[in-house]
Amino acid sequence: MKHVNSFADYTADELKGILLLAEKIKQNQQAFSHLLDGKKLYTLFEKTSNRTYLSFNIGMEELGGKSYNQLWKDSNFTIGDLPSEVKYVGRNVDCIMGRFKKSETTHGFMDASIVPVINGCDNTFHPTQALADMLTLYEKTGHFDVKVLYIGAKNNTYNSLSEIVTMLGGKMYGLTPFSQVMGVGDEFYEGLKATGHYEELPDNISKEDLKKVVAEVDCVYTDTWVDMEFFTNPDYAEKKNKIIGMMMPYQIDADLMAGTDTMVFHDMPIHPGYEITQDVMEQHLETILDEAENRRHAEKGLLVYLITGKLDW
Ligand SMILES: NC(=O)NCCC[C@H](N)C(=O)O
Repeated sequence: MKHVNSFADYTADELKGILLLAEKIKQNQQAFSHLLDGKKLYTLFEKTSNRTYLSFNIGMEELGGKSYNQLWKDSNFTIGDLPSEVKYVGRNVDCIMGRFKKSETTHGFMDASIVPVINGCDNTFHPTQALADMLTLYEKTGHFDVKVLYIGAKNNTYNSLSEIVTMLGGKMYGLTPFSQVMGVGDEFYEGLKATGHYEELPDNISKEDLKKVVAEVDCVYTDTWVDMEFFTNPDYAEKKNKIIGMMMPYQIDADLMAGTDTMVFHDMPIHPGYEITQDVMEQHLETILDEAENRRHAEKGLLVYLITGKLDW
């Protein structure tokens, strides 16, 4: 039984296998519409969601399975012993997808669960977003060893994307002047650097040098500068304004992208006028929506693998 948190628990061949299976299911939806008949997925949210909620619930239905969704605030996880509650869930379903605020909760689920647990985005990793990003890059370039330049906050999305790009033999460039509080330390980034497939760009990189990297990569990627659990929190307002002030020079704008055919990716929700300008967002929206739709397709490949234990369907 496997959980899904850091891709370090997987091999590159396993990740490619999941993505190729996802692509096969996407191209032959009808042929796979009963593969998970009788199987059940529990989805649990401590944070807000659009894509994670829809993609997992509809994806499970499209495979013939059923899903049961609950909000953390309506659950009894807050008032009881976590391990025994998690074990109880496993008596009912074949897989759990949880979106929790802190990696400690994700680990609490993974340590106790008798069925696979998928991290649906905590403060450290966002593996299913990275699988969808890689599926989209594979569809658009025809290969897995892609080059990505991420400009934005160092966060959950960045960590998982960096893991998958480096593991599949591509090149990850990061320009991340601000770092969210996370459950990984310097050793995580040292490990990425040691692969030879990961490079952090200096905050004071010149526009000219940055544009050279933009022209070299397959895609420029950005994400919100402020994670969802803080976005509308009044106690965080002052910090949020500070982060915006610090990050504004790193906005993805038309000047940065000028003269290239480099794609722009965003995991959504988008905040035009902050991490990306309105015009660049509009110009690349179809690609971004392909990426968002691929959450469902990538997760279908993953669910089949986790629940059946097989990739060669
Ligand atoms: N598509 C998504 O699932 N988006 C997640 C947003 C990630 C962002 N770093 C956040 O934690 O709010």
